[in-house]
Amino acid sequence: MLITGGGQRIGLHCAQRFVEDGYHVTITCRNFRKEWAENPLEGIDVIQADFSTIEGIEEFIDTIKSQGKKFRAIIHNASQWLDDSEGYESFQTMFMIHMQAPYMINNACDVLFYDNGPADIVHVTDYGAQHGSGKHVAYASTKAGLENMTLSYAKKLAPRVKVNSIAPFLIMFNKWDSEEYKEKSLNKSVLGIEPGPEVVYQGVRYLMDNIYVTGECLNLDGGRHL
Ligand SMILES: NC(=O)C1=CN([C@@H]2O[C@H](COP(=O)(O)OP(=O)(O)OC[C@H]3O[C@@H](n4cnc5c(N)ncnc54)[C@H](OP(=O)(O)O)[C@@H]3O)[C@@H](O)[C@H]2O)C=CC1
Ligand SMILES: Nc1nc2c(c(=O)[nH]1)N=C([C@H](O)[C@@H](O)CO)CN2
Repeated sequence: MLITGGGQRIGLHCAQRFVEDGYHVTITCRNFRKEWAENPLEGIDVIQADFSTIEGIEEFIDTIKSQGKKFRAIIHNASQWLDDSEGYESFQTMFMIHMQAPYMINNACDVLFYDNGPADIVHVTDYGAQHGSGKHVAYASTKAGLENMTLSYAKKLAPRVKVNSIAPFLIMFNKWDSEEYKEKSLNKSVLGIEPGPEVVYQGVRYLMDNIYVTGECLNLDGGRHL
């Protein structure tokens, strides 16, 4: 398994769950965590990679090729959730991470998957890709671009590789979220819960294990759309 941005939160949870289920996992992160020196991530290789530049993406692709790594699936999880007050450069940054990196990695995928057997790409997008966002215009539009690439790569890589999206609404808060913000977010969906990262792992497993699903978007939104 390859999981980009797997050094924390949803990506790390999925990486550790895949290890529990018998997979070997490679994750990317920009910086190794200090705690990994004393408590290495069991069953998980870590590759340092920064997708904010083309050179950084190329360097990552060269690294995985040079290591001769082959994968069962590639999960494009890396992301920054920058709001529109963070300046115009943030659009470029999120374009690089949400679109340029998956584009370049997917275009190299012919040598990244096992030679035989099933192969999957999962793009982790966002509820906002289909619904927009008043405060995260750049974030939502770059996630929409990623979601559109699901359709293109599902056509381009079939039948060898299945390509799907997972579009979460609220999965897990950040430690800096206020109680007021949390309550407001919880009230936006009819189920009204913070489900936690396991629901994303369940979604990825469904998409990987189902041989007849490609070009689809699995919405994980607690009924936010209702
Ligand atoms: N949390 C939620 O409720 C929701 C999450 N999502 C989506 O789910 C996915 C996971 O969410 P979450 O775990 O909260 O994400 P986080 O924001 O916690 O982490 C995203 C990861 O992306 C990596 N990343 C950020 N910038 C770069 C970069 N320039 N180059 C390479 N990697 C980078 C970070 O790696 P590093 O270790 O280098 O910092 C980090 O580990 C994301 O795609 C997110 O958009 C969608 C809706 C809701
Ligand atoms: N890269 C990230 N993307 C998103 C995050 C996050 O923490 N990192 N969080 C959200 C919110 O949970 C939102 O869905 C509800 O408040 C969206 N994307």
